[in-house]
Amino acid sequence: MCSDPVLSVRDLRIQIGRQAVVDGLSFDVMPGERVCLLGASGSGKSFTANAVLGLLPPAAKVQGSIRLHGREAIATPAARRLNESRVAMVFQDSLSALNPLASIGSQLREPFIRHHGLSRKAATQAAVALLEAMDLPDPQRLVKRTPAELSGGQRQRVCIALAMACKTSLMVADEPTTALDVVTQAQVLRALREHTDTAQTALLFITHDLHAAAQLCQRAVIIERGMMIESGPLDALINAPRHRFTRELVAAAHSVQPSLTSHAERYTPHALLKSA
Ligand SMILES: Nc1ncnc2c1ncn2[C@@H]1O[C@H](COP(=O)(O)OP(=O)(O)OP(=O)(O)O)[C@@H](O)[C@H]1O
Repeated sequence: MCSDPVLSVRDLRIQIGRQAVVDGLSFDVMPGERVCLLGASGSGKSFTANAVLGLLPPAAKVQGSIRLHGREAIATPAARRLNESRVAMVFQDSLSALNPLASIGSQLREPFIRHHGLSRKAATQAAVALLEAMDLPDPQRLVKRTPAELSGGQRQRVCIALAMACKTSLMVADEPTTALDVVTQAQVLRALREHTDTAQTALLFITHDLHAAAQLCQRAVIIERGMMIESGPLDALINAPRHRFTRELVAAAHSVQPSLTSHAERYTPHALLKSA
């Protein structure tokens, strides 16, 4: 693993009016690494994700540093970022993330044409291949459909395909499985895991769900009220949580599902959540 982080966040502070919604947050994401930003509702996860993506609302006052491949990006909105500072994104609401009027094919073709200079025909072939790799049924027909004609899980896998098609070295996924049933959640997490592995794309996974994090991530940054309270390898945090909130999180996860094996095998080869 290369020693320079893809993403380096230092002393990030975000204020909305007089409220500090993120308050001095620092963390790194290394190339190919999957890191989760874990916290309760309202802890500042989405503001952090949007700051990394360059999508903060104009009313947000932001301080600190967000470096992408060493390049300062904190003051640069997404639309003005250079290629090496581009970050792919997957959001919770797949329906509003996609253009409701355009076919899946035309939306998936666009990054191949715009960022990789492919012809329309080659871009269509690349889009179909990507949908196939996402285990989506009958991709030749799927590309002709609009987003509303797909199930939530299929749409979210299309969003992941779209993010992968951008071929960035970092992807931010903000609660991509929250709105899905458990079977579909598992499919989406598997798609994220396999495709970030294959392409060696680093992932910042925003979640309040320790089970989802344990299936996907090697490392966790735990936040409360916009501040980091604990961070480290996910297995260490689960087996020996130090902070009160992390202990509560682990206890709650055990009570829902007493044993869970990590699927993030490359870094965490053993069971994470064992029976207490
Ligand atoms: N437009 C806004 N103006 C002022 N405060 C806001 C605004 N949007 C969100 N907040 C506050 O900012 C804080 C952080 O919100 P954020 O959406 O980042 O939390 P989160 O951890 O992502 O929560 P969730 O898991 O529920 O999405 C919350 O306390 C929220 O009430």
